[in-house]
Amino acid sequence: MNTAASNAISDLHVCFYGAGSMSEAILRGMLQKKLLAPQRVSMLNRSGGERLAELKRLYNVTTLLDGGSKEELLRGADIIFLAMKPKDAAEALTQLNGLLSPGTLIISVIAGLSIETMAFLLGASQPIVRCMPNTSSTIGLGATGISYSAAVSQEQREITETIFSSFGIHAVVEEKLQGAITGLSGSGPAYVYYFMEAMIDAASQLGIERETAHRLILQTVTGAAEMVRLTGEKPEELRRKVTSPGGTTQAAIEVLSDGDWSGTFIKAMFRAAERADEMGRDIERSVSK
Ligand SMILES: NC(=O)C1=CN([C@@H]2O[C@H](COP(=O)(O)OP(=O)(O)OC[C@H]3O[C@@H](n4cnc5c(N)ncnc54)[C@H](OP(=O)(O)O)[C@@H]3O)[C@@H](O)[C@H]2O)C=CC1
Ligand SMILES: O=C(O)[C@@H]1CCC=N1
Repeated sequence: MNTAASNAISDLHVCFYGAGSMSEAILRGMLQKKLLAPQRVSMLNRSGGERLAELKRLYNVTTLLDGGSKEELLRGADIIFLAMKPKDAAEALTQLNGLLSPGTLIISVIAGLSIETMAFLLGASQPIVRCMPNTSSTIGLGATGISYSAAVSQEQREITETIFSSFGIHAVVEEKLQGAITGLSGSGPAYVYYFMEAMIDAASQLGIERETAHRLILQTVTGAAEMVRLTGEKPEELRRKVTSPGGTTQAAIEVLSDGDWSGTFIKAMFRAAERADEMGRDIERSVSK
């Protein structure tokens, strides 16, 4: 933990512009690591109501329900997390016009949205961070790709990385790789769930109760990931150790290989990366109309 950055964060005001699952995951990490007091956090959404009441009850943060206006909450923030769906981003960013100080740090988690488009909508000199976290941030096991605009100061970089370290690991990458990061670790948890769903279906068809299959597969996936982490061995080495010549694993992997599982998987990740860039271009088009 970077102590100077942690101390600096505790004096800041942070506003979550968008109060959905990603904002909540980030907020929870920051509060659990005591990076700042809940009174220094505000959260706003579009529809107000029940969701904001829930966040207030769970985390004691300030919301629109406390009486302040959206503009006041945004204007008072040193850091604004942009965390709405890509389709809502252009309108939300436009509403920030005139509310920001030159040093207000914008941290976006919006898939596809480029720093250039954000700078265009906000005014070019704003310090902007483009990030791609994932939902495992909710339990402190997130993996985030981070890219900075030129206006982000060294202190703001340290603050950003301290925040993302509070709920997982991060890698600083060139912005052109953010689409690939989205296809890798942003969407990645869903690939693992999809794979687990298929294993549960197969186990059920083999006669194992779904509940039992669920327990065994969960432990298998957790155990396999922990083996990679704790032994430091490469996945291919660990796979080789499971695969006895002429045995069951080899038989199964031959079926996967005949179905070009690896090629299909590579295509899927390329498609996710391409889709992130397409989503960014859709936002750009909506801005230039
Ligand atoms: N889910 C994931 O796995 C990941 C998502 N992301 C990115 O995170 C972003 C948010 O995703 P997620 O948290 O899942 O989305 P959610 O749908 O859970 O939350 C979106 C939030 O944005 C609010 N919102 C929308 N428009 C406005 C507006 N104009 N002003 C204020 N608030 C607004 C919504 O309010 P209301 O409900 O009232 O409309 C809602 O609170 C997306 O851009 C996504 O690409 C990044 C990494 C992983
Ligand atoms: O599916 C999506 O578009 C978002 C980005 C990464 C994970 N969820």
